[in-house]
Amino acid sequence: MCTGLSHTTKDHYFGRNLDLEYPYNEKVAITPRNFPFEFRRLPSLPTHHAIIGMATTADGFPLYYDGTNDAGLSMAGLNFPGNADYKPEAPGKANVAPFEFIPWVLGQFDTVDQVETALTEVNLVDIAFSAEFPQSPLHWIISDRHGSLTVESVAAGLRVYDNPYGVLTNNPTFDIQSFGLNDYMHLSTTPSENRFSERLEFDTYSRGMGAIGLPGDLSSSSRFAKAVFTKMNSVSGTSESESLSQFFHILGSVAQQRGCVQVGGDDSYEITIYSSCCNTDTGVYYYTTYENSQITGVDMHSADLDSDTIVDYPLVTGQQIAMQN
Ligand SMILES: C[C@H](CCC(=O)NCCS(=O)(=O)O)[C@H]1CC[C@H]2[C@@H]3CC[C@@H]4C[C@H](O)CC[C@]4(C)[C@H]3C[C@H](O)[C@]12C
Repeated sequence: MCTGLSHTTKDHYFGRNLDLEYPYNEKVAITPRNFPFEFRRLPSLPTHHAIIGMATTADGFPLYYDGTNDAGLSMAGLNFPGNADYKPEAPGKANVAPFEFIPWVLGQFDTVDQVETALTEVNLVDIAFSAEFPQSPLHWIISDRHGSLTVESVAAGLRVYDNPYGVLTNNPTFDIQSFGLNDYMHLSTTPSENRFSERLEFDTYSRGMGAIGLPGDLSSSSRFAKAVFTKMNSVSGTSESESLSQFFHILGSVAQQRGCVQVGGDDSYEITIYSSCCNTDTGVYYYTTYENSQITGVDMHSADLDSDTIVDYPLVTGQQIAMQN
């Protein structure tokens, strides 16, 4: 499970939690403008926007999990098991393989509006990257500072939703996730009041009681409600430090601690492998990992963005403890 997030203070920020029981050898990868993107069923892109994000590079191709381009457009893929349904090749359509989707979108477009128009021609074609990297059931959040989209290729076809929350988790489909929020409309950040019965007296014995009922478990629909509530009510200063702190705190509200979500065998647990936050205005990609709470940053503009060679940075994964004495 994962959570994707778009948030604006003064600058715009985009990132995600990647929740999984094992890492995929992901690195922060910068794809410069002249790295030739070859696609399976589409014309290649010899030049394109530069991209920074988290990726596994395989056979020279950056398999992005999430990324941001030099125009400030961002996109992340999140698990969507049982619902993702990729299609046979469709003549006359832009047949994009799922693993190509992030490079294809971030390579070409500047804004969510442009992507929305282009998506009317897209067919997510069922072509896997390789035997080693088989098809992943994903859906996507695409964001700029003005808004977000959710894209889902399901049995009925390609569904594109406006995403007014700037939040995406996993199953069920986005329309159902959105509908589920109706159940929480009574939640409040203000102290609770007695609407239960005028004939009874209650004690507001704790702060925060206005949001009792906000789910705290780690299922994807619960993380969706929790992350939307936290983000929509988020108050942040506009400096880089305050914005980053707030962003990581929102992601922290739905992070997974080892031991709480058992998967497969007895000692396999889902954890938040990394949390990321890219300042889409400056092109700096920040991240923390499960065992490294210190924020590490990679600046896209420190790389030669006109080159043709991907640069990647292995994650700094151990705790960086600042001893004070
Ligand atoms: C597993 C992750 C989602 C985390 C998650 O939600 N875990 C809960 C599992 S559970 O649902 O709760 O049981 C997703 C998110 C992005 C994905 C990569 C995208 C690029 C590439 C696409 C290729 O086609 C296959 C390999 C590839 C490297 C992908 C591997 C994997 O699929 C990644 C890491």
